[in-house]
Amino acid sequence: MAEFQEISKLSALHPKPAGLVLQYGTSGFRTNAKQLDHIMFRMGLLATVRSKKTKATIGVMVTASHNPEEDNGVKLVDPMGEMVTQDWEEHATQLANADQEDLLTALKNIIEKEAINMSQEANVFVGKDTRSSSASLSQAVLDGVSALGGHSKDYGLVTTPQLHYMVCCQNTQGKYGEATVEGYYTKFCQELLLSFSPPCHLKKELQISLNNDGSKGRLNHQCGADYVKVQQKPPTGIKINPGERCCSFDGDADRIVYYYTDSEGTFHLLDGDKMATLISTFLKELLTQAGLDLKIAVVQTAYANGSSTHYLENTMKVLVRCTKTGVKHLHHVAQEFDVGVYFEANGHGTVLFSKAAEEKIQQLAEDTNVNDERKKAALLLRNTINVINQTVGDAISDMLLIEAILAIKGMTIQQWDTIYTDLPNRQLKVKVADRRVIDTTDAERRAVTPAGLQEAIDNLVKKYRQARSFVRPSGTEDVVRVYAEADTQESADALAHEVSLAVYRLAGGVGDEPKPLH
Ligand SMILES: CC(=O)N[C@H]1[C@@H](OP(=O)(O)O)O[C@H](CO)[C@@H](O)[C@@H]1O
Ligand SMILES: [Mg+2]
Repeated sequence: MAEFQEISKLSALHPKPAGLVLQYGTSGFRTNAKQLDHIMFRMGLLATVRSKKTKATIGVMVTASHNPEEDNGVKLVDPMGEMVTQDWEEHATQLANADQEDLLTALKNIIEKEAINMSQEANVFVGKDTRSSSASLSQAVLDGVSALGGHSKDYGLVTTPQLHYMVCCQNTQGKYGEATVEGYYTKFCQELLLSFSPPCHLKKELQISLNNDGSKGRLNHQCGADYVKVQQKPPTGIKINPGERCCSFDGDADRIVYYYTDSEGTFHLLDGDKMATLISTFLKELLTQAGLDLKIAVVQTAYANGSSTHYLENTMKVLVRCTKTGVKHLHHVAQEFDVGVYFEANGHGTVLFSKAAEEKIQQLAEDTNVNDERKKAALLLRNTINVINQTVGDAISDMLLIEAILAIKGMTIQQWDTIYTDLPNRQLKVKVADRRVIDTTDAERRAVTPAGLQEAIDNLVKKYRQARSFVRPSGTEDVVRVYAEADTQESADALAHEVSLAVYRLAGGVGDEPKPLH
């Protein structure tokens, strides 16, 4: 076939470095940008085939999110704006790792296995982040698409959630919104203040001062949501007045954390768990006021602070579910409920409403026979549906929803912060020769291999009060992540260090032994 000849010719321009093996990880492929050209070309091919299979537009986002500036990466977006399905992640890994001369065979295998009709038209939307490597890498994706005769639209610089939104709009014939950057801002920003105004008389203005807009400096370097969350301190070089509400996004704006410093200069972080709590409490109250019997749940990962889970389950009486790390897992579980609020502790999350829930809320909002209280609650629920990006966690739309909730409740960031107190915690990374030696179970809360590791962790945890710790191989970096929490920061730090040592000794640590934090 003509397109296969074209692939042979073009793929030679995007050669695979010998011996390089990469896996479609927690959120696509990620590594140093210099090693990714062939991956991008191949993901252009795969997205085109996926588009033929689904008879819909597929998205390809070029970004390495919170990773250092010199890294890059790519993730695929499925027709409804969700992450690509797991079986296609496997196809992606196979295609990415095929030797140059086996590329066509690997592609044909996928085409055969998925019974793809190659005469079907294909459409691929491509977006990229501000990394300097992103321009040529997204061009490699476009080359892959055109090698298979697919149509592409290059959105250029967009956030990851914007690309998810575009794909969803395109495949729902504009019902979700208009598939343009302007359409996105109209849906999530302009209409937010307008739509919350009638029932709540919100001020139609939100003043924001923007720092690190990408025009200078290195992306994520000593700033960004991940830095603020993991280091538990504000971005370097930003002046913050006491009590001022601040937030940080990550490199592709699908994560957000809030923070402030108090009059003593102490830093306070309001992470994904605090956002999940604020949003789910708000929605639960509205559902009660509206008299709607809809099942609401919060989905978290093992990284959720123990205090948040305790507060949600015991004080708020909200159902809490724990899943593996990675938004795709949380999204999936959230879909099981009428209202599924999901957030990773690092600030990645959104709210999903089932079709049935949306219809019931809509009906009540339009019902002329209900009392004012129920009506107002139904309107607020409907407005929340309108302003939240249900395709994926979205820093911009999450921020606007949080701002609306704080304004509606007349709440300051300090008041929000005191809903519950985080248990002191610490996250560390350990370098090992092969992180795959660690296998986990129970939503990554227990290590099955290597032998003796979980027992060692259990024994260490017993030494501290209110303590919890777990380890898992990262899906985005070549490290093992260690998490610990306990009643004091000293204990959390000591526990995290001791567990790091156990990982280093039992899971093949490389380099120097982890040093104590103090
Ligand atoms: C502890 C942590 O924050 N892990 C992050 C990180 O995954 P790892 O598999 O832990 O590297 O990147 C993912 C993609 O952005 C994000 O979904 C996840 O929450
Ligand atoms: Mg991100």
